[in-house]
Amino acid sequence: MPAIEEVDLLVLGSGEAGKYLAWTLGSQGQRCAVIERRYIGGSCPTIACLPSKNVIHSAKVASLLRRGAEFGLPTSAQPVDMAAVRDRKRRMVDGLIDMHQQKFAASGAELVMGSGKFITPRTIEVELNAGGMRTFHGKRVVICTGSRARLDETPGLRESHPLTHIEALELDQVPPQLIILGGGYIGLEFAQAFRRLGSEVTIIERNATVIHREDEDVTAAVTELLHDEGIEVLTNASVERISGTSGAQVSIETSGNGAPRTIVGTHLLVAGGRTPNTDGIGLELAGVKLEPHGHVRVDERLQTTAESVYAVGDCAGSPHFTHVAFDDFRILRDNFAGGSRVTTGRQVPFCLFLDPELARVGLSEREAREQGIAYRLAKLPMVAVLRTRTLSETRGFMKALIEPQGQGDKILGFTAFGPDAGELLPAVQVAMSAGLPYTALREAIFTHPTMGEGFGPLFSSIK
Ligand SMILES: Cc1cc2nc3c(=O)[nH]c(=O)nc-3n(C[C@H](O)[C@H](O)[C@H](O)COP(=O)(O)OP(=O)(O)OC[C@H]3O[C@@H](n4cnc5c(N)ncnc54)[C@H](O)[C@@H]3O)c2cc1C
Ligand SMILES: NC(=O)c1ccc[n+]([C@@H]2O[C@H](COP(=O)([O-])OP(=O)(O)OC[C@H]3O[C@@H](n4cnc5c(N)ncnc54)[C@H](O)[C@@H]3O)[C@@H](O)[C@H]2O)c1
Repeated sequence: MPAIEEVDLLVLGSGEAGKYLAWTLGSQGQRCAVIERRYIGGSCPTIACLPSKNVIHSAKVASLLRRGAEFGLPTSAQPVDMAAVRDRKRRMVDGLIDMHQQKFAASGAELVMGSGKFITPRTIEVELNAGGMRTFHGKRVVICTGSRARLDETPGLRESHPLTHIEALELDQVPPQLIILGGGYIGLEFAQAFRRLGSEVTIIERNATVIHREDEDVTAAVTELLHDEGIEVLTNASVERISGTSGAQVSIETSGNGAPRTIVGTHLLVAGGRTPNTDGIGLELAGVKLEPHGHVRVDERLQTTAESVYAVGDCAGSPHFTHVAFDDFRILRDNFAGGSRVTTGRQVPFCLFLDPELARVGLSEREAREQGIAYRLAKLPMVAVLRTRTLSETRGFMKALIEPQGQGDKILGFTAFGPDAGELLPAVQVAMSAGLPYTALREAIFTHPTMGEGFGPLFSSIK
């Protein structure tokens, strides 16, 4: 066995929280090592958030070109050059990887390329990608191994070699007929993008609606958008069996929601949730216990069941968003410096990058009802926000939940489905964090004509 190298901070997986922690402590002179088997900087910049948004933007351009006549411009009927779409994405990812390597170099944190697994508490053995082994022992160890696409035990699924988001983002040809298993975040973002790039798309979702945890008016509006884009949506559908191979021909037998059906397509994309990368990394040798679904068991300070071992991001069961993983970094950074920061009660905003976007922070109506929380509702159709008319994008609405009359005027939740909805969240989030009454947003002067101008009429609708 090679000599054990001692470090102050040892990070397994170079995802969001782990890399920021290593860069921060490395810059302060601590000895830090980050072990990464493949994706420098983790999924977000290489195979998940940023590359998917890059391709989604190409799809938006394609849809605008198709709508050219509406804007007085030549309409393009040219098929999409998927290899060029992919190459634009690859250039962006290459640039991001360079940026990450520079940050490692500047901070002094060492990036060790190889697969790591625990061999004793706080000791990780690395099988180096370049050959050979190294072994590290950390005063503190952070597990940041992320998650991967979940493949369930549906007969024929594994044998069909389905695409995950990773392969789908590397396609150099538009799939003629794309079947997507799962109507959640990945399913919907990829469905609209590939439809706009030229695929026939079918979404199969086992629940009664897509993004089934959202409010009824939200799922109805999103379903209408999908239909208008020409996407077939099968809900309440159980997949019984899959035959064939993705990339050639796949055939999916479904039951539920009426008569059994067979859906045939050329490609299959799985988007049915995530599995944490916590198997096969020796956690049992490290004293690190798991939750029933395989996430690392952590407390609200992200401390695992082993002393001085922490877990962050997807593998720790934090809500699966890069901005939440970044907050996990801030929690450990501050707590290592003697602070007392916790995950409990933090705001978890999200933006689903459909076009138009769906964004929410705080309570939905469904959650308020389930938790027995009373509220006043403000709701405004997007067509009333004049900015949407300048864009010819008037679909959608925004709504806010406000404390009941007599109990206060604080904002409990905000949802927007419309152009740049994600950009509307920060103003509401700051108002919520600061405990401001909704009237602060109602009375502010927002620039005309911007989307934020909608806050005036939205909150004026509260009696
Ligand atoms: C297609 C897609 C789109 C998304 N879009 C968004 C979005 O728009 N906005 C958003 O907020 N979130 C989005 N997410 C979610 C977001 O990407 C994740 O929540 C986030 O990347 C999780 O970060 P992490 O650090 O926990 O894990 P990761 O970023 O996955 O990092 C874990 C790293 O650990 C490495 N690793 C694992 N095991 C080992 C080992 N044994 N040895 C060495 N290295 C190892 C992996 O290679 C990986 O690089 C998206 C996810 C997907 C899949
Ligand atoms: N814009 C964003 O922030 C963004 C984008 C993409 C992904 N993400 C993150 O990544 C996570 C994973 O995304 P995801 O879309 O894989 O998961 P998800 O949990 O969002 O959706 C999965 C959906 O697939 C359905 N499903 C699962 N198995 C099925 C089956 N056999 N047949 C039919 N339907 C099935 C589920 O009912 C669910 O609705 C998300 O939860 C999110 O946190 C975020």
